[in-house]
Amino acid sequence: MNENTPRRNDKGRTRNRGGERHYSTSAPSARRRTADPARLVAFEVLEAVSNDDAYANLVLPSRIRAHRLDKRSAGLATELAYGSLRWAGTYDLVLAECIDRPLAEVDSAIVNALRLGTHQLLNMRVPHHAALSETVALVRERIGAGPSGFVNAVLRRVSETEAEGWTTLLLAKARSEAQALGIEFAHPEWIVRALRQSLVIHGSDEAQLPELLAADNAAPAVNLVALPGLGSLDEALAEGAAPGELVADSATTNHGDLGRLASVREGTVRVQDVGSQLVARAFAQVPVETGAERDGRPEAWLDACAGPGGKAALLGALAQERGFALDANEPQEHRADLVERAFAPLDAGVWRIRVGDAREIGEILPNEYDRVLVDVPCSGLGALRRRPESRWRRSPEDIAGLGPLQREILESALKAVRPGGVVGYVTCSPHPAETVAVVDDVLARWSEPGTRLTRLSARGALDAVALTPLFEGTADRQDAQLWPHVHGTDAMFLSLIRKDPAS
Ligand SMILES: C[S@@+](CC[C@H](N)C(=O)[O-])C[C@H]1O[C@@H](n2cnc3c(N)ncnc32)[C@H](O)[C@@H]1O
Repeated sequence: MNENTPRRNDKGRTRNRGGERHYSTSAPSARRRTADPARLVAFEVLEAVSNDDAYANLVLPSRIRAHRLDKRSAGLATELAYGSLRWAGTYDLVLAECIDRPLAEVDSAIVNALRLGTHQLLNMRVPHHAALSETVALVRERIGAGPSGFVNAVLRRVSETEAEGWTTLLLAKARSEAQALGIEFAHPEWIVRALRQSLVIHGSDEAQLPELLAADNAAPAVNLVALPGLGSLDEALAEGAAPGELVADSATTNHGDLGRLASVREGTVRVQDVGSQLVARAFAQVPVETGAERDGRPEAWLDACAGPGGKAALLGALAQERGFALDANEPQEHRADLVERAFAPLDAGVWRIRVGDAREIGEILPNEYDRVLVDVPCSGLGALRRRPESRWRRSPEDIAGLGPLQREILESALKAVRPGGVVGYVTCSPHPAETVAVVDDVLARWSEPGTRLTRLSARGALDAVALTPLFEGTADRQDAQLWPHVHGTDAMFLSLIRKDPAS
């Protein structure tokens, strides 16, 4: 293991084991004058995230290409950028202890450089003198000679205390257990509270919370799906992917360059979280009572929030296998284009794309579909593993702001489904305000004449398509919450609701 290779502990943190405690003794002229390209890339990613609201996972690859980093430097840049973004909230508390004015008054580029330096000092196996001199060189080159002295002084103060010492010091100041867990595992307090509430609501022991928070800090494996009837995993398996253990036609890979696989290029094998695969298959397979089978009529399916097309591609393939048809709705043109691209391997007659608002479909096409999937716009708190910056960017107001839209989309879907048909309500968020609260509210105020709503066992439906049981002992509960620390998936939520004729 080289000095820059991070090791992780049980909190998902990388650790500085045996990091050197001395500072550079080299003469100023021998110290690094130009910034290290890997650190420059990480700094540019942090800047794009703070200044342009960019997503780190989208910016990072283009920055790595622009600076022509080799594999090793690209790995270092990734760890530096993702780690600094993920731990930003905790690092800011450390920095606040080392600066005699509020951090909010410090230029944001300087704060980003300080976060990068702090990550190297407290969470990576970078020798302290290297962490300091590299960060100072970066600041001198990108921000200016003046701030480099300030950064040097602050990072020296950070380096005077070990990571464990900082944790102890910050925890002593925590006002609540949730805040303490947030400091220890790099989550905002409000998210810690929401996750705890969700565990409890879904019948899990809240003692799992540290494990869940740690799972959010670990990089997820890349999951593949071979579109049923269209794709084969043979090529991926030959390239070292391992067969998926949770769901059919899936594989897990650590292979960086998936574009090398012809099956991925042609779209018959796709990258998709196992949680998404499971909910799409459970939705497609749960029995409906619309009489389609009895009447020999092909089922009509709708994916009402389809962009960018991950679940729609899998649903389209499943529909094609059974001679059914899938409509995909998406209001944003460019995302609708991505859905169309995802449908490329399918027969043309199987799918149609509608560019529009799902809230209108219930009125325009009442009782039209046998199955409607609503994978509603949500906070994405279930995918924190993939988006290191999002936990600090999101706020409770976002959740409140999404609530009316989520309710209206679900209501519209329930109008668009035929009596006997099923609506799948899905979020990539475990926040109870986006999951059970939405379904509870919509069911409570349902008033379509001649119909009533029945919540089905989504857990049972998921277990029916899973290769190993997911909800042993609790499969009779209605709504299903998948968890990264239990299932190794994103924290997807699924509720299945059938619209029955009122008898
Ligand atoms: C969580 S994403 C769906 C992900 C998708 N199902 C997949 O698996 O790739 C939510 C989608 O809903 C779309 N959306 C936003 N407002 C909408 C609305 N009023 N009606 C329908 N879709 C909407 C967003 O543009 C976004 O593409």
